[in-house]
Amino acid sequence: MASSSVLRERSGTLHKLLAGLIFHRSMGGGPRTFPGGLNKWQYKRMHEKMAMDKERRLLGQEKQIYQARLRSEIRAKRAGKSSSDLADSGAAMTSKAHVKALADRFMKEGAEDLWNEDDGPIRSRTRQSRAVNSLPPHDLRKLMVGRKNLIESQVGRVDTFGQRREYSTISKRGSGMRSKTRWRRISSSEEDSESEEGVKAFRGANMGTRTGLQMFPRLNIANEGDSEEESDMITGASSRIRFSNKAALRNFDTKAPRRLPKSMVGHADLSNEIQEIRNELRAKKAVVNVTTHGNEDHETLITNKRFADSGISPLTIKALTDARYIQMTVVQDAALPVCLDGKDALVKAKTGTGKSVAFLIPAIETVIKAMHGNMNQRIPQTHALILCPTRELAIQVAAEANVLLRHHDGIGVQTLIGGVRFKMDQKRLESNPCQIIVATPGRLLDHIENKSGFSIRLMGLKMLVLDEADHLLDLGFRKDIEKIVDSVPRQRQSLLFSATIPKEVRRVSQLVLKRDHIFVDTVGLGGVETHEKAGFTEASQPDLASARPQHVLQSYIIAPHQVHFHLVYHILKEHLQQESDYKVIVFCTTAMVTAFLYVILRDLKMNVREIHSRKPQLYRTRISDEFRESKCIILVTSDVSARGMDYPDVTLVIQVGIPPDREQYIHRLGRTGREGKSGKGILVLAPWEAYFMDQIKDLPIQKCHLPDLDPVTRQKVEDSIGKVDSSIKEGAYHAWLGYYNSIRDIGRDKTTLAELANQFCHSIGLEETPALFRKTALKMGLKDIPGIRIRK
Ligand SMILES: Nc1ncnc2c1ncn2[C@@H]1O[C@H](COP(=O)(O)OP(=O)(O)OP(=O)(O)O)[C@@H](O)[C@H]1O
Repeated sequence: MASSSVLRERSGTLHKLLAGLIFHRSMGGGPRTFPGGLNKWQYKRMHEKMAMDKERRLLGQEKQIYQARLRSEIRAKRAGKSSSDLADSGAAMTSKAHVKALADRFMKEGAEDLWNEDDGPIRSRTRQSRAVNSLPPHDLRKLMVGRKNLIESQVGRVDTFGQRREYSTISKRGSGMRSKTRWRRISSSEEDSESEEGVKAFRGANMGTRTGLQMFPRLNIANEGDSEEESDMITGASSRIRFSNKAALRNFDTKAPRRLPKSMVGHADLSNEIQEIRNELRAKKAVVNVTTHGNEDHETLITNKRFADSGISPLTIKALTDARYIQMTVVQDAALPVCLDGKDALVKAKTGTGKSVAFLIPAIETVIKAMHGNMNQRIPQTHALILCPTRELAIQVAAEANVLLRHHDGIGVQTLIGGVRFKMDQKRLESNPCQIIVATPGRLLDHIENKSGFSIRLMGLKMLVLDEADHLLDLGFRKDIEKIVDSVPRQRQSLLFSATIPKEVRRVSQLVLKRDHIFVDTVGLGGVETHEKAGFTEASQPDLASARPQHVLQSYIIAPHQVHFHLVYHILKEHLQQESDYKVIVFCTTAMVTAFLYVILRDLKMNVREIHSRKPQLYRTRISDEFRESKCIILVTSDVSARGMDYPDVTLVIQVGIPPDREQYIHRLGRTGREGKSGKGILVLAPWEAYFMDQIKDLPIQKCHLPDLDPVTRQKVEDSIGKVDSSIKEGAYHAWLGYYNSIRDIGRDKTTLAELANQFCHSIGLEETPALFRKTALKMGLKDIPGIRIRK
């Protein structure tokens, strides 16, 4: 009896396990571990590598056959046969057709930008336009022809290399973004630069690696000058003989006589040709996979395109009209056609230009479609999932979604964010079924891992959006994102949005996006990622906070730690005098430094609020709402408010200390100058932090002189510092040390860092350096460092 119940229990467990496994597979995630103890990503990468090896082998074989084909053609020509005779006489195809077939087979469109190590946001405009407008396209034949011509021009036999073709590319948006190609002749001299890159590419091409030929898009084979190229190709082939493997030539192999001395072959450098191919790739990338829209500024932020003409549902249009969104912003105009078309997209647009609406409209349209598809779902399904890096941002995005859903009865949106009781989330999910979830990654994962019914909800997911995508794909979040992606269906549309998309992020974006995704870039290669306008005339030095802003006026000031807080007070006082409706955000490096500055400014009788991670969520939400709605207010905050927060009419952003990176500087600054309005940004750095300016030197930021701090101001700030509780000061010191210790490119050894921390310590009014726990010091690598005290 007992044994049969045990058996039943065991078989029940087995069933559950199997069901779990089947369920997990149907969710698109597959098992969590794979043969050899690999995780999904390692397994995926292993397979990618195997596929690459296979492609490489195939390409090698094709090349050998191709060379054999060329040889047999040469033989046929010598024997007086034409290539058509050759084809008739049993050979499968001419060498020309073979090249075409090769190109078709190995040079498919779409994959190249994921593998191109040269992509990324920061490229000069001239370079891009040169790539698009003045460089010729290539085909595999030209590779051979060019090689042969180079050799021949050196031996003085044929003089055709000096002539090349140029093309111009016409981007046709809305029709699959294909390009048309036109040709004209130009001199080769334009194309002779950057041969080193070309050599690299050639290596890739010959080795068949991903950076080489196989990642090229389908190449254009023009008809013009075919006969000339054909004969070129034949001679060119002879110079390739040394690459061929005779064993693989089978019946085609006859020992071919050497046509050129070895020394001559050695000169046959293909780097120029390869460089041209690279440039063509870039040019194509700019029009095929990337839609670039020129720098928008104040005047051109709103386009002429109306939402009403974009084919979105009338109820959404009605809600948009209620919210006074009639015409699209640049990013909406650029991204909506792509997103509404169901394509995966990576979208880059400056801060405050309306990205949220650009992804919310497609999300809502997706939900409407999905709901039509299955009306009788027993378990409520979530069709759109939006991930945000911070809780405040998730709340804001959900609020914006509610605005757009105003007339859509039956479509709901919920937030799942940390700091709220888990049980509350569950209750809300049960009582208010929602098709759109806006979540922070940690809390969402909690639900996925700890609430079995939750994963079933996600089975109906059609769209995944990552707002502030570069931050979410950062190391800090990446593991969570990988797990979340594992838990949602593979058949989905994914959209990534951000104002900054560094090179590395572009590469890892394939964790989420399909390979053939579209990159919508409204900043443009080499464009400035912040809203422009240094705003000062060359002759005049900007006077802190007094210059009249034209859009976003950026300046920085170098001052010793000892006067940072005095300086902030001084800047605020000046700004308050100038702006009757001021609204200021002051960013500090850490939560505890934020708390410290808040106490000082409050003591100095300023209308100040604080938001940082040490505050309870309810408090944070209340302050965030208050700041959004108020005027004449100052918010002191850590990076929890740096990204995405849409506080209207912020007149000034002050950043005290170095931001974690260039991107964060841009996002923090982006809290002002939104919707094309004016604003100012001031970065306050200690002298040793000035190295950071190198990271943002391409932005329109100007150095500002250190203003005279009058003794009264100094004394007032000193007095306020004196009143701050020592526990806050100690916390600020620890946090400061932790923050700077974690910045990779700080370029300071630990002893120097400890010295700098001591300087900071004095600037906040601590006489003695607070001690660290031994364990903390060990973790931070600060044990036995002079200047670091360890708690006994
Ligand atoms: N078509 C439109 N017409 C008028 N106002 C708009 C339109 N689209 C968006 N806005 C407004 O523009 C402001 C900025 O929008 P949003 O917060 O989406 O910017 P963002 O690009 O996401 O900024 P960030 O990069 O900081 O996240 C919001 O106040 C929004 O209401």
